[in-house]
Amino acid sequence: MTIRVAIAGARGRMGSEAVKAVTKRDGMELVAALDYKRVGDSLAELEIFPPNLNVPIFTNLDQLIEDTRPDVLIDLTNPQSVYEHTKVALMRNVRPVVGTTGFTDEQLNELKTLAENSKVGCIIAPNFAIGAILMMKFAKEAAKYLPDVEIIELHHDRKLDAPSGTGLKTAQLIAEVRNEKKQGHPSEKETIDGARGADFEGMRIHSVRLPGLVAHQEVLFGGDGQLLTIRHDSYNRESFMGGVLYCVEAVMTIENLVYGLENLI
Ligand SMILES: NC(=O)C1=CN([C@@H]2O[C@H](COP(=O)(O)OP(=O)(O)OC[C@H]3O[C@@H](n4cnc5c(N)ncnc54)[C@H](O)[C@@H]3O)[C@@H](O)[C@H]2O)C=CC1
Ligand SMILES: O=C(O)C1=N[C@H](C(=O)O)C[C@H](O)C1
Repeated sequence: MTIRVAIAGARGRMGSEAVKAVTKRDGMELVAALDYKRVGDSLAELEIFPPNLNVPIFTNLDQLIEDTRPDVLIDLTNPQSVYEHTKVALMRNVRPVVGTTGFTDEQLNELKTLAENSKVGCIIAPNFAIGAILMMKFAKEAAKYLPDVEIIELHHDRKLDAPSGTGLKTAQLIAEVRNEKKQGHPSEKETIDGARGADFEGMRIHSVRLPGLVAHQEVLFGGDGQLLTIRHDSYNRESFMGGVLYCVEAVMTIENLVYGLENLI
């Protein structure tokens, strides 16, 4: 069976990479793109895509679903749009594979309920890179023994959300095994607001934004006389594509919402 795929955010940094990955993959057909129109109606009219790629671009998700009937919607847009896209897809029986970050806990819970009630598979993956998933798993394991931890996530300066979805997910996974603990000196005071980073159950998350970076993270664990550093680097956006394609296939086999690829591999 060929999986009919639509990509929201197809003109973006991740979306355009996903267009290439899906169109090259046997067993998948790219049937539509969702983004803002600027040049023409089909991806082929944009220089970045192959000239034979006759895939229509829509600006409205309902219309896209009506006209092209995708099985899966890959969302790589932004924190303002992703919740609505995922909700519309689930309500119309289209399986979302979501890489966009920046969901609130309430939004995640609502989507979980919607997916379960409608029995439509949905995967929300804050990071698709296998190395990043392993970094998160290893960090969770390490936190059982070394509960003093600080997360430093480093990204390109076009990123809209902070902390990153990966930084937040890492903190959530660590919190599953670590008793809440305020880090640093009990009487420490910030002389400049934010100096100690964001506070997640006493754990600190620091967000670095610089041109030249792609996506990087270090998880630092301190113990008596020792430091354990777990680091992952994505040097390009191809690093995420194996995970995107894996999720497109996996989402066809589930009937609920899975948050985080570590729950599938
Ligand atoms: N899960 C993962 O492994 C990864 C996730 N991301 C996430 O993916 C998202 C996209 O990242 P980038 O590609 O760097 O951003 P980008 O800004 O390059 O691309 C976003 C695209 O979405 C389009 N868009 C935004 N709102 C839209 C709407 N309502 N309807 C249609 N199109 C819309 C924009 O026009 C743009 O083309 C971010 O949330 C980022 O954090 C990025 C890399 C890896
Ligand atoms: O915006 C990005 O670029 C990335 N976003 C995701 C996140 O917020 O963790 C995944 C990856 O880090 C790249």
